[in-house]
Amino acid sequence: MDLLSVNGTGLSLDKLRDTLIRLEDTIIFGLIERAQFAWNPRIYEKGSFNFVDGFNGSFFEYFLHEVEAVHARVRRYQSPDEYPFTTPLPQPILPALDYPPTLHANDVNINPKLLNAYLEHIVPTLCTHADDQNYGSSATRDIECLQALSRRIHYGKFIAEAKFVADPEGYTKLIRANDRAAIERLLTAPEVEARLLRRLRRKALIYGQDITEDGTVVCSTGETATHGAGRPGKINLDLVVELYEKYVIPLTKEVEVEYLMQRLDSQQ
Ligand SMILES: C=C(O[C@@H]1C=C(C(=O)O)C=C[C@H]1O)C(=O)O
Repeated sequence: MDLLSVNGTGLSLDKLRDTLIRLEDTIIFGLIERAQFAWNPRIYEKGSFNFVDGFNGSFFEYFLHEVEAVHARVRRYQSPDEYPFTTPLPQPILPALDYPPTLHANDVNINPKLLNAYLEHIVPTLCTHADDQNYGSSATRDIECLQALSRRIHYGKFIAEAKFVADPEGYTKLIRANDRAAIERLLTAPEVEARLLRRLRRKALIYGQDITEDGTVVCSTGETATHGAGRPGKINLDLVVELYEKYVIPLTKEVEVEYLMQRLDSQQ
């Protein structure tokens, strides 16, 4: 998160939602990039590569931890909107930044659930079931997708804080009653979710096509078509919508609920 993205006068729900809308583009393009390579299930299988003495995890796990270790050294995970998937990670080599104390202290990190959903359901549906030996490229795109998805999902903390500030009595009563279901009902905005899913389908349709210099639309099959001819693009539109419906939105709301469950623990 850049230091200026939280306005000095408190959290604006509309501004926070604009950030989620912008992250849709990052996520869709990340999925398009990953879909250019085969599933390559071998990179997720423990022991499939004997490449590092004493490491018995998968190629992907090794790659992910190495990437997160470098990012940790440049203080990525001191940002309140960045959460790692792996541990242990080294201490930063840069001094800490003075982030505005927007969020209350909490230990919410649901990356394990996100990682499982991504590897077990999303990648196998997104990619052709083959091995094209593009192991490094596949893992690189996976990490980019996971980092964008994690940012989007954990942004739920800022959304939840904005909602709490707007209705402290309503949320305090439900938090004290330990009523997670009621908290989720209160924070749910069905019309926002419905608009999001409609917008997402259209973005995936448009982003998944190639536009030539004369304005025709070249689909992934190399055919040319007038715009919107409905030929297959570079990504399965239903998968993008399903990804949000089944995983991104529910996990975001889980982050919101769990953040709120800890909201009264720390007085700031
Ligand atoms: C993120 C929000 O909270 C909930 C989660 C949403 C999502 O994950 O897209 C959308 C609306 C709400 O049900 C919000 O209110 O904007």
